[in-house]
Amino acid sequence: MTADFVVVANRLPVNKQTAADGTVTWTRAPGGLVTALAPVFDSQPGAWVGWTGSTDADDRPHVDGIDIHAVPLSAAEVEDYYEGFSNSTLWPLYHDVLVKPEYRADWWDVYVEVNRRFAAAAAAAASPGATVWVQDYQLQLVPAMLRQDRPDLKIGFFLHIPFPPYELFSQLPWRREILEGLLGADLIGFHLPGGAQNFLTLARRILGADASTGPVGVRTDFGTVALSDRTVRVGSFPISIDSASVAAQSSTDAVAQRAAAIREELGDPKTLLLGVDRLDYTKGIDVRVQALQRLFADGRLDPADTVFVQLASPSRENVESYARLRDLVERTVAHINGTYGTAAAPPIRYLLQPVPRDELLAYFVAADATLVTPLRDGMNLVTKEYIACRDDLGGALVLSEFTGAAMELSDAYLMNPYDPVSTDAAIVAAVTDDDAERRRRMTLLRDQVMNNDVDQWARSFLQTLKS
Ligand SMILES: Nc1ncnc2c1ncn2[C@@H]1O[C@H](COP(=O)(O)OP(=O)(O)O)[C@@H](O)[C@H]1O
Ligand SMILES: O=P(O)(O)OC[C@H]1O[C@H](O[C@H]2O[C@H](CO)[C@@H](O)[C@H](O)[C@H]2O)[C@H](O)[C@@H](O)[C@@H]1O
Repeated sequence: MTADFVVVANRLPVNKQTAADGTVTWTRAPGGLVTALAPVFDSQPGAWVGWTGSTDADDRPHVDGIDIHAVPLSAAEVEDYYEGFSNSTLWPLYHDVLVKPEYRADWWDVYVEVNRRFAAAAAAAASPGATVWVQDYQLQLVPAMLRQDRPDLKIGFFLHIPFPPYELFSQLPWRREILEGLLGADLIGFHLPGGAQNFLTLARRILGADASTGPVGVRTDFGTVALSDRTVRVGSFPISIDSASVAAQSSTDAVAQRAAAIREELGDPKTLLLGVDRLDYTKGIDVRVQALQRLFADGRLDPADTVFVQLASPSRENVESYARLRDLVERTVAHINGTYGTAAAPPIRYLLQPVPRDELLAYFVAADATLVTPLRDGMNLVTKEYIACRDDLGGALVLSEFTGAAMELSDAYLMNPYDPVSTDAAIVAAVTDDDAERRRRMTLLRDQVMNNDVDQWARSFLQTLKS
């Protein structure tokens, strides 16, 4: 069976559970893209092409409502395509070269090979004239490969991470191939206008393409790249969350009770600070713990009545730069607790495990401030989840200027993670400003998040693609 709408993403929206007797069940993974696209899948037959996240060749994932097409990856391909070219070359290159990207021809070859496999699977899944939406940096060659095979398709591409300027992108030995791969799409979407502008400049300077030079707006004023046979549009579509549903899930009595219990378990501190991230060097977890160390040292925060909870979820653990970050964070946390804590009350609580959704929402409801301090981040959905959970207008958001979210959320306590003075000042203001100021800011942040949800993101991209 083929479908009129096909999503192609590195990961499938499925979770695998294996019972004690070995029985395997698959469930639809909540949140993210799958929630955004639920209305599209409900209104027409839809397929999703992606990787299960494991190297078990026997996996046959299936869930209700979406036709799942699993793309198998061997252990060697996971090393070279996922951990290698995707996450040790492209990820650091696109995030301001925060760690040095490795440029290896053997990884590139496997990236090309795996992209070809995804493109073939998408071509097999798509009905004549179907819309195919390719997601993210792991699959930048898929649009051109797919177009070559299936010129009848409408092809969209969305990049979830930042798109770097010429000065960084041009380091890439395969820069032409990546740009040409993306130009196989009819519409290329970025979170921010700046990413779209960078792409247009690169198409002009590296490919000599006829790319527009005017400004790109948010969901409007699209840029263009005129090719010999067609025109590719380039735009900005900032992603969001399912705001109403997160708000509803977080305002139950059960979540309120759990939020109160969390504060009690932590010793009823005057100030509860929160961080929620994949353990990634882009997220600035080290920035925020080092800020707390300074604030405890100079007495601007009292470690006796402040608790900072960092919920970190393990990520890309076989990549060396991630292991180094883990070591740095864990040493700094231990140092702070050893220096400023007591045996009964360490000021930092650090969990390296994903927490269940309801528990996460209870932490958001409980926190006096959430610290979002990335050195670079495409969007940062944690920010929007926290805001959606605060219909009490409590809480405060400390937000790095280097996140995509900062463009829309200028009423947060903005900070420059490279500047300790700015970082410390934002944290102190967020916890010491009076309630009226904190509520004023949260009201404005909520207006933005509740009125711009993920459905709008998906609809605006797909309508532009079809128009
Ligand atoms: N420790 C954790 N436990 C549960 N969920 C987490 C944890 N850390 C992050 N998440 C979830 O993962 C998602 C992260 O999205 P985002 O902030 O956009 O960054 P990224 O996609 O780069 O990880 C959010 O939905 C967030 O709630
Ligand atoms: O699949 P993983 O390697 O485990 O990584 C998880 C995802 O991380 C990245 O997320 C980005 O997309 C978010 C939504 O647009 C955005 O808010 C965030 O700033 C980005 O970092 C990655 O782009 C995804 O492909 C990964 O699946």
